[in-house]
Amino acid sequence: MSFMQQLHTRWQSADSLVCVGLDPEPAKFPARFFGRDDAVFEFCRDIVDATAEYVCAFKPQIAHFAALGAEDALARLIAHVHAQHPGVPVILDSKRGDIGSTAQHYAAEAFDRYGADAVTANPYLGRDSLQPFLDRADRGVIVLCRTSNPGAADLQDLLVAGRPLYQHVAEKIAVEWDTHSNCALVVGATWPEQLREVRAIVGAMPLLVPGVGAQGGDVEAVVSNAKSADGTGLIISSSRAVLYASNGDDFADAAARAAGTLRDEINRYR
Ligand SMILES: O=C(O)c1cc(=O)[nH]c(=O)n1[C@@H]1O[C@H](COP(=O)(O)O)[C@@H](O)[C@H]1O
Repeated sequence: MSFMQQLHTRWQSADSLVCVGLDPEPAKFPARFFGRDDAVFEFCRDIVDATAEYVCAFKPQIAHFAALGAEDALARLIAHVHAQHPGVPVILDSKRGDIGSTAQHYAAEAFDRYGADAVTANPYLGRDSLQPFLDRADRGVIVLCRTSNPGAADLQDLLVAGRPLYQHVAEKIAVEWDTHSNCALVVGATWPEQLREVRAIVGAMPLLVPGVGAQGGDVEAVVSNAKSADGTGLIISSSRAVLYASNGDDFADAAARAAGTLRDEINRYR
């Protein structure tokens, strides 16, 4: 099943728009993981198993693994999700983008090496830089549009032909680049007005929305401004607020409660 089919099926079957981001930081792990060779995999696996029933997707962030030399843990974690929680798509957050000949290798990294169902990508180098991702019709390509961070406005809001650049990105992807209907866009939860504007441009296209939880995005504003006509259309992602809800022995239960509470809050406004 393609990423888009999996996502739509999972939105319905789990009745959830929540994505749990997997951003391991060993210093924040519960004491029981200290000194364990496989701590990164074991911690993330326990979080995945505890929260899977509440999510429409998982999103491991590649730098959090690569900086630790834990690429092998990332590969095993994605395989674990596929084996133990079939139907839950994995979005590899790697924000890639390079000239086409190099981008081919980034696409192979995400989809063949790691087996991700979707990947985040940076559109700044233009269409040919994303073509190797776009060509994989069964995988998702989630393109940065209006990011959640404070500096998002520096470039993404620059006016081009009278409209902010991020709106051009939204329109380009929706109208020209999404020939296989496998694209989605990243818009931060910290920008509810921009979410509304992007939704108006892209119709039912899924939006990956990081920035609730630790970054303070407002769930009600996100959902009411950016849900699609059928009350779905969103992959609302939270990492630290779920992963590190407790650093005691109850960390997995606390993560499950945080994910379940976020799901319920989102569903109140759909
Ligand atoms: O592509 C992303 O996932 C992303 C885009 C964006 O605009 N803002 C953003 O925070 N992210 C990622 O989403 C995660 C947010 O983590 P928390 O703030 O802990 O929920 C991090 O892994 C970021 O790299």
